[in-house]
Amino acid sequence: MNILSIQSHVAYGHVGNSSAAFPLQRLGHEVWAVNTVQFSNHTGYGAWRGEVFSGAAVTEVVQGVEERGALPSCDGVLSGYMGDAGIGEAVLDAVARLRRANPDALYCCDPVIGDVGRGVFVRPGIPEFMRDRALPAADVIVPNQFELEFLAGASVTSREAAKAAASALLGRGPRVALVTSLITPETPADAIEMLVVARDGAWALRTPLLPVSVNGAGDAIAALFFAHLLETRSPAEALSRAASSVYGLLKATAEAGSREILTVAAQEEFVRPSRRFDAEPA
Ligand SMILES: Nc1ncnc2c1ncn2[C@@H]1O[C@H](COP(=O)(O)OP(=O)(O)O)[C@@H](O)[C@H]1O
Ligand SMILES: Cc1ncc(COP(=O)(O)O)c(C=O)c1O
Ligand SMILES: [Mg+2]
Repeated sequence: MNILSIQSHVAYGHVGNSSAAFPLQRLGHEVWAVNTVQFSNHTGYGAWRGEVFSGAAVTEVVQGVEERGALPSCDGVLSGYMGDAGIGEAVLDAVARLRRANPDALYCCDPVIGDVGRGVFVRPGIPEFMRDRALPAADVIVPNQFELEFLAGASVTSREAAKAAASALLGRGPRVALVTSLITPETPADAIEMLVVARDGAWALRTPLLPVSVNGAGDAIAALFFAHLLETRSPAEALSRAASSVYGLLKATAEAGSREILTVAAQEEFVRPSRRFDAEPA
């Protein structure tokens, strides 16, 4: 498959395209990576250097790819960290160009806004852009719990509430919503959940909670889930595969005591996860 991936690039470590591209390539997919920023490292360190690209710079690259006649063979667009709200319009322009070239292509939006520990960590305007412009355009949306609460405008304190909030998102456009890092009072203290809601059902999956606090796992999950969904057309199977791989990745990261996810060292987990977790109807 060919996936157009519009996300951040970091020189050091693994978030954005620097987390998403290699796992997809390791699975045998072509990744057309367009970078929204070029930073030294992810912003979770509190300090970083580098440049945020303009929406025009992003469109320029997408247009060049289009001029190669490549878009009819592109299976989907994946978007993530945007850096600036202006980049959002460039992403939607890329989605429109792709849909004209290949009506079967899907758009997967990872609405990177923030998370429960850090709160909002993107520039003003981006949360509203994700809610009001990106969500209605997306076929697949991959919010974490914090982002789900913002997008749905509801607090999520149970799995039922998460299902209701994710279903509300489906009512606004997407056909599949994957909620990551779901922790409610019902979740055992040593576990972390994911929930996928589609038009024809909902499935959940629980893994052990690992002693890590890393960035980039969400970007890897979104990429793997989207690729497996495109390939299998099964939200439950896509969740099982993506979650099993990311669990293996994070377990290796925890064992190494690394601040960055071990995208390269633990690459076998993308192809043959050491432990398989199965999504169950929820
Ligand atoms: N400490 C952890 N232990 C186990 N799994 C984790 C942990 N942190 C993240 N994950 C896995 O990675 C997935 C994506 O991470 P998440 O933190 O939700 O993404 P984001 O970085 O976008 O907020 C989670 O749904 C979970 O499966
Ligand atoms: C540059 C950049 N891209 C992407 C992300 C998203 O990372 P995550 O997968 O943890 O949501 C971050 C988070 O800090 C970031 O700084
Ligand atoms: Mg994320």
